[in-house]
Amino acid sequence: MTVQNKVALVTGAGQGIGRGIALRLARDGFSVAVADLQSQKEKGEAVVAEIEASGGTAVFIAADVGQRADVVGAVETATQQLGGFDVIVNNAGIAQVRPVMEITEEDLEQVFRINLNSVIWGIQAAAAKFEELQHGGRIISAASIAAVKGFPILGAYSASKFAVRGITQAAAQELAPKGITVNAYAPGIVGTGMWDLIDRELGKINGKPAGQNLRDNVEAIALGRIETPDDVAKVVSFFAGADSDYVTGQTLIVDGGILYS
Ligand SMILES: NC(=O)C1=CN([C@@H]2O[C@H](COP(=O)(O)OP(=O)(O)OC[C@H]3O[C@@H](n4cnc5c(N)ncnc54)[C@H](O)[C@@H]3O)[C@@H](O)[C@H]2O)C=CC1
Ligand SMILES: CC(=O)C(C)=O
Repeated sequence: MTVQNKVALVTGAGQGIGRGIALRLARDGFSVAVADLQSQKEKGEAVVAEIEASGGTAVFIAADVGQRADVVGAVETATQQLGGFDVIVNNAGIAQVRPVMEITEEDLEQVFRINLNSVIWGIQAAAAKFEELQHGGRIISAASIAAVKGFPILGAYSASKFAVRGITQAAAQELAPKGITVNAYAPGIVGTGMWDLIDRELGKINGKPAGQNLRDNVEAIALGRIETPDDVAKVVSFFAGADSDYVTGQTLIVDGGILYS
């Protein structure tokens, strides 16, 4: 599929899954706003350079997705700099490795602000922009297999991802009359910085050596290999493109065969 004159904004696109999505949407023909924290500027600009080297168009936008004003500002900047606005991918997120009995108020505030509130700000900012531009659009957000089954030691993280599924279903129904679809992707075990952190932090709790927690999880994957950002990006490409015109409110599991819906 190749699109023309369309703009997509991807949050958390300086590395990992977000980077994979930004590169894939650029290959699909989108002009891409690569959004990430100011501290990730160098990595974000490297993604922009990679897209430009392949003949695409991209800009880096610094934004903390936990701040509503930053998300609204990022959508506005993307529209001004890239000449339109068609797709938002609310991808940025953080892991939190903590037994339920040890979760603090600060932990909960942080994981929900970055994993859930950010998605709501993204939905609001994108839908308002689509309405201003007088066309529909696509809203796509990061869930997880932890949005379908609660994972031990990832309790608050799982709860925040279950909430992403909930808001996706609600927003899909509210925004359908405006020609906006709202969907989510639920990756499994993806080899990114996030899983490096989870492996390390789980190891501190269960004493397993470095890499063992990751290997244990990989054994549960039917397709027998760890997931790549590109595996996830293919699903996001589907949600961003014309072939998913009649799909909304869904959370699509892309995990190589861990959970079965
Ligand atoms: N890695 C995995 O196995 C899985 C990841 N996911 C989800 O996929 C998404 C991407 O994860 P990964 O690429 O693996 O993580 P990652 O840790 O490699 O990358 C996350 C990116 O988000 C950015 N980010 C974090 N907080 C931010 C904030 N407040 N504002 C703006 N950007 C921020 C980081 O700077 C980073 O570039 C997350 O929502 C994650 O929960 C879901 C299922 C599995
Ligand atoms: C990071 C994440 O979502 C899982 C399930 O590993």
